[in-house]
Amino acid sequence: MNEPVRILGVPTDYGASRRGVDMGPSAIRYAELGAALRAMGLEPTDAGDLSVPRAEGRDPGRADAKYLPVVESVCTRLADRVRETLSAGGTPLVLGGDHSIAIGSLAGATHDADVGVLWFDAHGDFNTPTTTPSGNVHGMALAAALGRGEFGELDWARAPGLDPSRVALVGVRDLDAGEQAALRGSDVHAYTMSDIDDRGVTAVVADAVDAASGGDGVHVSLDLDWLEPTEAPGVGTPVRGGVTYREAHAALERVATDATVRSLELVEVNPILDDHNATGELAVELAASALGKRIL
Ligand SMILES: NC(=[NH2+])NCCC[C@H](N)C(=O)O
Ligand SMILES: [Mn+2]
Ligand SMILES: [Mn+2]
Repeated sequence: MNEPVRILGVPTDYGASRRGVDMGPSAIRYAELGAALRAMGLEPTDAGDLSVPRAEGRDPGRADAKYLPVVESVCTRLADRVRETLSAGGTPLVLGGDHSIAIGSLAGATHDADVGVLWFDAHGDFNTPTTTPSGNVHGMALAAALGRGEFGELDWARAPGLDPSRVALVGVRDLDAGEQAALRGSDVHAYTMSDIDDRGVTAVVADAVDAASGGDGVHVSLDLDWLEPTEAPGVGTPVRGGVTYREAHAALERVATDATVRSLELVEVNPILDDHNATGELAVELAASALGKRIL
C-alpha cells in the first residue's frame, strides 16, 4: 500500500432507489475513520467530498439506466481524483455513496496500470440496461467497468484494460436471472456464499486474491451489504445469509497480507436505514483491517 491514504467522499445516491446513501461519507467520517487510521500509524489526508447535485425534484430520465447523466458526471470527476491520487503515490480511500461510484473508481484506478479487482458484495452488480430489473445503476457497476452491453460504447464507463479474468466477486448470494447468465458466461471469478460455506472465508479469499493479483495491485470494492444484515443494517438492498462480523474481518485481514491494495472503496452505507451508525462504524473497522490493522 502507498502512503498517504487519501480520503475521497462521493455523496451520491443517484445509482440507487433508496435515498439517504448520499450521507454515507458523513456517517463514515463521523465513525472516526481518520482517528482509526491514525491509530494504526497512517497519516491520512481528507480531500473532502465531490459535489453532487442536490435538486429536490429529480428526473430519472430513461427507466433502464436511471440518472445516467448524473452518474457520468460524478464518475468522471471521481476517476480524475483517483488517478491523480495514485500518480502522486497515494492510496485512494473512496467513501460512497451507492455502488455506481465504482465505475469512476475503476476508471481512475486502471489508468496506465494493470489492476485486479476484489468485489465483496451480496450482489453481482453485473446487470446492463438490457437485463436490469430496477434501472438502478448501482446494480450495473461491475458490468459497466468491464464495458459490457451498451457500456462498451461509453468511454467514461469502461475501465481501460480491465481484464474480467482478474476480477473476483466474493460472497455473492443474490443474482437476477439475466446477470446470473451473464456471469456464467464471463471470465469473472464468482465465489458465492455457498463456496464460503463449503471452504471457509479465508480459503475463498486466498483464491480470489490469487485471481486478482499479478499486475500492479488490486482495487478493493466493499459493499456493506456483503455482511449479514443484522451486522450491517444500514444498507438499501439487504440480503440474508451474509458473512459474519468475524468472517468479514478475516477476509479483509487476508486481503491486507496477501494482496497489494492500491485503492479501496466503502459503499452503500445508508445512515437513514442504520442503527445508531453501526454500519458506518463497521465500514471504518473493515477499512482498517484491509489497510493492515492487526489484533496483535
Ligand atoms: N450495489 C448494490 N447494492 N446493488 C444492488 C443491485 C440489486 C439488483 N440486482 C438490481 O440490479 O437492481
Ligand atoms: Mn450489494
Ligand atoms: Mn454492490
